[in-house]
Amino acid sequence: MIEAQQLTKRYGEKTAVDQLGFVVKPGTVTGFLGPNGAGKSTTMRMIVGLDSPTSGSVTVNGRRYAQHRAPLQEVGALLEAKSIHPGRSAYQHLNALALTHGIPRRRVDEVIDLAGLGSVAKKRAGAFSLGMGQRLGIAAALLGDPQTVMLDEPVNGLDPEGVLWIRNLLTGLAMEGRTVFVSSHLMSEMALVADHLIIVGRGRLLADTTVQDLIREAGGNAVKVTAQDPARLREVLAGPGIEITGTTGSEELQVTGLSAREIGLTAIEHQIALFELSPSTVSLEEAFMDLTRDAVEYHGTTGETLGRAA
Ligand SMILES: Nc1ncnc2c1ncn2[C@@H]1O[C@H](COP(=O)(O)OP(=O)(O)OP(=O)(O)O)[C@@H](O)[C@H]1O
Repeated sequence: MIEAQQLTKRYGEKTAVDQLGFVVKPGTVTGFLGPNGAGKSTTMRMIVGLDSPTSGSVTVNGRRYAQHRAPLQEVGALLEAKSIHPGRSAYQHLNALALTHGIPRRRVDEVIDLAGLGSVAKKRAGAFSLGMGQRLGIAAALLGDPQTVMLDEPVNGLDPEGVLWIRNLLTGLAMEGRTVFVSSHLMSEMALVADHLIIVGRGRLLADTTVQDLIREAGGNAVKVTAQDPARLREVLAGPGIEITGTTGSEELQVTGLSAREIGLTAIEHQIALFELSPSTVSLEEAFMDLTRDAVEYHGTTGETLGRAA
């Protein structure tokens, strides 16, 4: 379990992390999402003691990172891939880490296998591709068989097979009851692996929610219906908790509170012809963009964000 309370980090004038409070629970994958510069990496660095908070605190299983007797066995982290000596092989790198942390040598072989590095383990890490470096970083994070695993943008640079591997790995770790905390600026990626989401923007907490709830709150359960007699359809569908919108003169209605199946059955019961009946799930990406729109630091100069610079 990771717990942040009023966690704040300032670099001079810049507040990178602003009074952040959240809990990351075991047995589930928690996504840490936010646009570039939102403070995700800074938060993660503070979790593993690479940066100290200006104020507030963050603990792993009730203690600050530095207070753990065997931190590598407590929290495994991938923060910056390739932060390894380029002349060393993957095997030498992991072995040195294991030796200095009292981890048995057989665990090195295990994580090399787990990360799919078997065929390149003896090669110089300096010659590794970004994806291989990422796999090596993950192998190092898992070396101590930690209860808490934290990965900063783990799919960066991975090919489709690597991305799939990460997804399965994260879900598997959570199923073993571990605490899994993964950052990304891609909602689409997070939606596939995370159950819970902590969303930040400009260092502040924007949402602490589940993927399901985020879709629901974004109005993602609407059904689009096109009918020959929309006025009559409105009448027969109306009821408590049901919302129907549509413009006058248009055959199209948006219905929330009923499933496509319920609408279809009611329509046929009243002999109303339907031309279209489609559940329109708001994409999570849209929900995320809506939530973080005002918190984006670096806007591009094209599209609808033009002129919205911070
Ligand atoms: N050492 C530092 N000195 C000064 N400013 C910093 C430092 N580290 C981070 N920042 C600033 O703090 C803010 C948060 O940065 P951080 O890297 O934590 O964001 P992030 O959410 O991880 O972004 P990204 O998705 O781009 O990695 C940014 O504005 C960044 O420029």
